[in-house]
Amino acid sequence: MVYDAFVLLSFGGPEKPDDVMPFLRNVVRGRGVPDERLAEVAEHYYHFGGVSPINQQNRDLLAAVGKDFAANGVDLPTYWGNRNWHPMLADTVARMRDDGVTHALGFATSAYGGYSSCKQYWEDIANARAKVGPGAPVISKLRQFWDHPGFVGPHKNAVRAALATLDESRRETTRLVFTAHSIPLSMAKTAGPTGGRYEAQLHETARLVAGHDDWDLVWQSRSGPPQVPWLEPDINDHLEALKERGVTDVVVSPIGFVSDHLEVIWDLDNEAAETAKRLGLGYARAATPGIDPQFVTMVRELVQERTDGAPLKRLGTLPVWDDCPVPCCPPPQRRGA
Ligand SMILES: CC1=C(CCC(=O)O)c2cc3nc(cc4[nH]c(cc5[nH]c(cc1n2)c(C)c5CCC(=O)O)c(CCC(=O)O)c4C)C(CCC(=O)O)=C3C
Ligand SMILES: [Fe+2]
Repeated sequence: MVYDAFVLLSFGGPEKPDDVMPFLRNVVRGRGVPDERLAEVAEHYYHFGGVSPINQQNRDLLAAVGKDFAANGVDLPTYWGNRNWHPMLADTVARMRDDGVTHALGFATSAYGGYSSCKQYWEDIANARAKVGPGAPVISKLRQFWDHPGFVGPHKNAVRAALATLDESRRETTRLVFTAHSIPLSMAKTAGPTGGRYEAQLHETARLVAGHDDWDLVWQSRSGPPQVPWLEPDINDHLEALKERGVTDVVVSPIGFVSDHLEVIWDLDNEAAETAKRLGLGYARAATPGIDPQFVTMVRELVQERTDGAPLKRLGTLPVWDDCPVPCCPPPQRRGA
């Protein structure tokens, strides 16, 4: 297979206050979510001036990846397109077609399997290509990377650095807590070709990052109506439970994420940090990979697996695959459908 471009696939986020509501309507399109619920979420964005950090983080990542490609003889032009906000993937695919691209490799900013984190990026690609029509380049999505050393390594270093900020005399009662985006139980059950893969991969990543088995994996950022069950416990409830068990300090490592976007700076640095403060728990939030050189190198290595048949770099043992087997990871039930 000959590839002639690289495209970064991401979620997208607003970059000014007027973007916020249209962005949120894009996120939940077709799902019958009332504007009042979106207005609540919008407040989190307004708290940061209506600017999500995610787009700038993707610009920084794309620049670092382009530099790394050039330094290592990977001769592919780089592009970037989002699911929910500009630059929208369909516009990017049109530009790629105009530039003569025929077959690109796509890197999605999510390490795990499941509908929201993987399958929906395949749908984004299909929708964008359908919108562009004849001549739209083929895009092959690069594999999930939950156990790649370039993803595990930065998280591991970040946990060590966060731990070092807490009182050493309380190590015995300091707890390591990993977090990831909660998803509906129905989505968790059907994640990956045989189901349950989102949680299984997160457990594997947590074990690899910690280097031992003495930690908790909990969930953050749940949304949706309260009668629909999502993965639990929520990080805030878990902090309460830890306090009751005699824990004095927590390191919170957001292994569910690749950069410090809004779910991290609001739900962890604001909400969970507040909860910890109220409970009198010492609290240190570990960094996400962002543009850590190991993570940037990983992106190139995933490309080289495809272009040069380079060996897969992996630390875990769960099965991995390139293209999603069909059918897997069905979309959630539409409300009112
Ligand atoms: C697994 C997962 C990831 C990680 C994988 C990945 O990174 O792809 C992720 C990332 C993100 N989620 C984000 C934002 C939002 N997610 C929402 C809603 C939802 N997320 C879900 C799951 C995930 N989400 C689900 C099952 C829903 C409900 C159904 C739906 O509506 O799809 C809503 C709707 C409002 C609400 O009800 O809360 C918003 C605004 C941002 C951008 C942050 C920024 O701006 O910096 C990012 C990176
Ligand atoms: Fe989300």
